[in-house]
Amino acid sequence: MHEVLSKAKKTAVTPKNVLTVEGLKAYYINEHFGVRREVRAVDDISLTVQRNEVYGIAGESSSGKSSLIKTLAGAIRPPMRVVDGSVKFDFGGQSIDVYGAPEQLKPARWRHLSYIMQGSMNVLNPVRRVKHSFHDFAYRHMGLSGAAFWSKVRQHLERLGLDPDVLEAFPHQLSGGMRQRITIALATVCEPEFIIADEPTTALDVLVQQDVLGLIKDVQARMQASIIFVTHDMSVHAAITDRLAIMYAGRLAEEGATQALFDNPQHPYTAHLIGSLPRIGDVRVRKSLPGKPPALSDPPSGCRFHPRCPLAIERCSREVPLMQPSATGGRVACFRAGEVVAA
Ligand SMILES: Nc1ncnc2c1ncn2[C@@H]1O[C@H](COP(=O)(O)OP(=O)(O)OP(=O)(O)O)[C@@H](O)[C@H]1O
Repeated sequence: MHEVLSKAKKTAVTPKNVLTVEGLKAYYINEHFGVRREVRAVDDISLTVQRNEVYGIAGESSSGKSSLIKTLAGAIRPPMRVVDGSVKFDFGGQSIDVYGAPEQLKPARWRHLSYIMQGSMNVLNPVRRVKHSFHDFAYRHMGLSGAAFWSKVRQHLERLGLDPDVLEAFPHQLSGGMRQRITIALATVCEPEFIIADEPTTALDVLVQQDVLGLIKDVQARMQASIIFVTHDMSVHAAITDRLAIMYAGRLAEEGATQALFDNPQHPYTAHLIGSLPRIGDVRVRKSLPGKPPALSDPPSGCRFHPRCPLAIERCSREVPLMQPSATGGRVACFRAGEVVAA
């Protein structure tokens, strides 16, 4: 009875937002011969991620996706610096203020928070068997004796459809898809509440990609974990995410439920990203956007998208549009939201 009550209590106090990001600014700051150069890769971003939610981040290359999630994971190194804002996790009562109290983060890594980096297949040491990677990364976080630890690892691999014999293999003996599956097994063996994944499937061919996406979704559903999933590939977002944020030049352009965003984009850049997806039977020639993404060391005034935007008006070059509630229940940073026509 007590157990039931304490479980109910625990559920009742579990906060909805596992991650709360407020006004986050993280810049690459270099100084050469007294000249300071700032690349504003993450510029005033606020967002929340809830428990049991897959939150996607999309945007073209160099829009700041990797910089943002490195900052969220507390994995930044000079010349990158957080210059303002906060990143806070709340794991059912255990709070972590990533930049206010950085010492709180280390014990939470792997146990509560795991980060699958771009090219993370490389975390597997090429000259050591896979089992050594599991030992190095997970053993001390799981608090289990040797035999119990290996039994848990083998069970976990089996649940993910992997033969536990892969533990004896060297990474070079395995295919790219297999190495990526093992990396996911490694990142999830401690059953973290929060997983941050940066382009985990981009290097894989389409069939293997689908398989690995299915695996990530299964693991997430089984553990009721939250995931931030970064990729420039909108079709992957359509397949896997619950909510989606669109990044442009270091800022959020739009955020909303993935389906609503695909059905009714509120920002012209979102409409462009969705419109450029190939569709079976549609033979129209896709229009590309004029111009190039801006240099983040010297971004355009006002809305950073305005030099490329088909709907830009004079105001857009003067004033920075802030994220406001959108007509479809999300948020959008555009003075002309609502006038966007989906392609
Ligand atoms: N070490 C660094 N020093 C200075 N600028 C950097 C550094 N690393 C990245 N940048 C710049 O920060 C900006 C954002 O890069 P980031 O890698 O976060 O983008 P991205 O959206 O993840 O791109 P991709 O999809 O190609 O990985 C880019 O303009 C990039 O040139």
